[in-house]
Amino acid sequence: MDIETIPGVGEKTAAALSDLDDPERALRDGDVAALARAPGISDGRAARIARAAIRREHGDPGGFAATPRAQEIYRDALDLVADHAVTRYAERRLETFYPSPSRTRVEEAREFAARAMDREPDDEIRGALAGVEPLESPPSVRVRDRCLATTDAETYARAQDALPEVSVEIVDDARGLADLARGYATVVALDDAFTGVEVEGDVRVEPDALEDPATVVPERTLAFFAHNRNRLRAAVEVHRVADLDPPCDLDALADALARIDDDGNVADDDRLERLQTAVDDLDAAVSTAESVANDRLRGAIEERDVTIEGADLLSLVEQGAGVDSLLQRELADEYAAAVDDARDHLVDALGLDDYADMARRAFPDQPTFPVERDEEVVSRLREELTTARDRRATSLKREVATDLADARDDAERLAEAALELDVELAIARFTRAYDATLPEIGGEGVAIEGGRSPLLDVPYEAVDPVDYEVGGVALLTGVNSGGKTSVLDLVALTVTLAHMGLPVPADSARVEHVEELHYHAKTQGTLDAGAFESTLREFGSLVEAVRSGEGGDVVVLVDELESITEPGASAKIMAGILEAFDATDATAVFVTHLAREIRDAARTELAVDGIEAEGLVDGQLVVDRSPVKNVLARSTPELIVEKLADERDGFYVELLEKFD
Ligand SMILES: Nc1ncnc2c1ncn2[C@@H]1O[C@H](COP(=O)(O)OP(=O)(O)OP(=O)(O)O)[C@@H](O)[C@H]1O
Repeated sequence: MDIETIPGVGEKTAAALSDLDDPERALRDGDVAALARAPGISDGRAARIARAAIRREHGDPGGFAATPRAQEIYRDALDLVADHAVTRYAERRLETFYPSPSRTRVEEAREFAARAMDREPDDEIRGALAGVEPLESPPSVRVRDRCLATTDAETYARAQDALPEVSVEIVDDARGLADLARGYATVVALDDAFTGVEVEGDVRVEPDALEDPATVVPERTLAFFAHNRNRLRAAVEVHRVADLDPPCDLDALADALARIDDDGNVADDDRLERLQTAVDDLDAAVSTAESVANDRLRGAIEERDVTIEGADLLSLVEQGAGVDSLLQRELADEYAAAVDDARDHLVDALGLDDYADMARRAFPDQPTFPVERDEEVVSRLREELTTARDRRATSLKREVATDLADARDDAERLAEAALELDVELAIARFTRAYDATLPEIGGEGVAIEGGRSPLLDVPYEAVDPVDYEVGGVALLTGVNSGGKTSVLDLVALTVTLAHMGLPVPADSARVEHVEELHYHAKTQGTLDAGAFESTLREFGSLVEAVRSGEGGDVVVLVDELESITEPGASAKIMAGILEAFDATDATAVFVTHLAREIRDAARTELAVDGIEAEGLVDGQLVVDRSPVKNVLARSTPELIVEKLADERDGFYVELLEKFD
């Protein structure tokens, strides 16, 4: 897919998208989360780009929601579904569902929705989904205990490219290699020429190392899994509880994940733990061993009477020897025992049999008081323990990384499948929350049975189901607050959801495939001359487009257009617009309180539907919310006059006659 050919994607955005691992896939799958990872691309922009890619694929010119109110209804529809998503990914992904004039797009979305509606949402899956997020690339790692070595400048450059995590060094010969081996736990020589060369330390000759970076730097593989550990564990859990068909062995992946910690270290190895503790505690253990020996020696000295012959004393004084050498001579056995104590303590504290000999050498045979470590031996011991720890860590990392090396793609697919499940479950939950059904697409106009608008300002349980069918042009009349606007909202929501390929909140529905929805909300009060003119122009253009067939089939919903100007003029204007629509295939519903006047002004017979008030009970209207065909419903004033006329003869009866 040529990214730049997507409408709205310019050179800059295309460059940002090409930074992604696989922008084509992200665009093809509508993966909004992946697109939003491109530099400078916000979530909202990512959703627009994904929609644009879908539109291009279906040759969809866009523009379905043709008015601000129609766009509001689309946002509302989207929110109704997205409210049921658990993950942010699903919320964003749902934004790729939009009302489309393209039949193939609607069909594609309907297939997805039909599958989704069959899903059984349950709380356990919901809980597991809470931890799933799209996988991320980890921050780059730096490995300091290993280096690569070569004599060749070209290999040097290739190595730097292939393995930026480690240092690459140029060496002249085996001596250079030996120097490096003193500074690094492991040296990987890249030149064949070094094969068979004997060098002290962990020096490996691996001319193919650059082809298989994971063996040299298992940290690269592990960093990915460590960084995404919790997301992957959640994705594994989702697969288990939802019984999804996994792309890999879940137990093996879970086991491998359990072996690494958040930093990508292998966490479950006893030997590594001991080596680590030994390195960490070495200084403290040596100090304690010294104290043990000195306490013992001090006690022994305190308890002893030292007798010295005069000749000996003289000779010692003549040699300039201090009292300590006298003690050494006299307390040789106690010294030996104290040093033994120190050695035993250190060996015990380190808990590593293979380092016992060296640990013992940390306290020299030569008696001194106080007993002191041999600093040189201790620092060699520290070095050896550190190297052994690093080697052990690396070999374990290599082991786990080998298990995980080929699992990255599967891991990505695992997370994606869990996230996609959330998209489907959001649709499934929306379906259940509103008893929604997938509408039939086709026929003329719109037919809704048992429609309940979730956009109403009453709790959903209190919404009265509405039946309404309209094909062609109709006026919708009724008492104040009877539910006329709510019927328009319900029709608009049904048409919008149907063209998003999603289920609608109704027992059943049929929606004609149309290219545009024009929904004009009621204006607040009379418009000034300028605004009136521009509204008229808007309707003029719409009428002309519908007449010429340019805009394709449309649904037009208009709420009390009469409020734009004085009643006499608006009745004539509405009559003219409706006459024009009547001669086309457009479906149009105009809510009005001027149905009589419009009918009188129109040259064609206009259908009138009415929301009837069944009467007034305690000053409250009792209303059947479903519009009735061919009924010009009585208005609220008419109802009140009728009530007064019922109560007494005379003026009110005369007044009532005016309504006939
Ligand atoms: N189907 C329904 N179920 C329950 N309540 C409803 C339903 N339809 C409308 N209502 C209630 O009636 C109120 C008025 O509805 P709506 O605004 O649609 O009436 P209207 O006929 O357009 O009024 P007006 O003529 O004053 O513009 C709504 O705010 C809602 O509380």
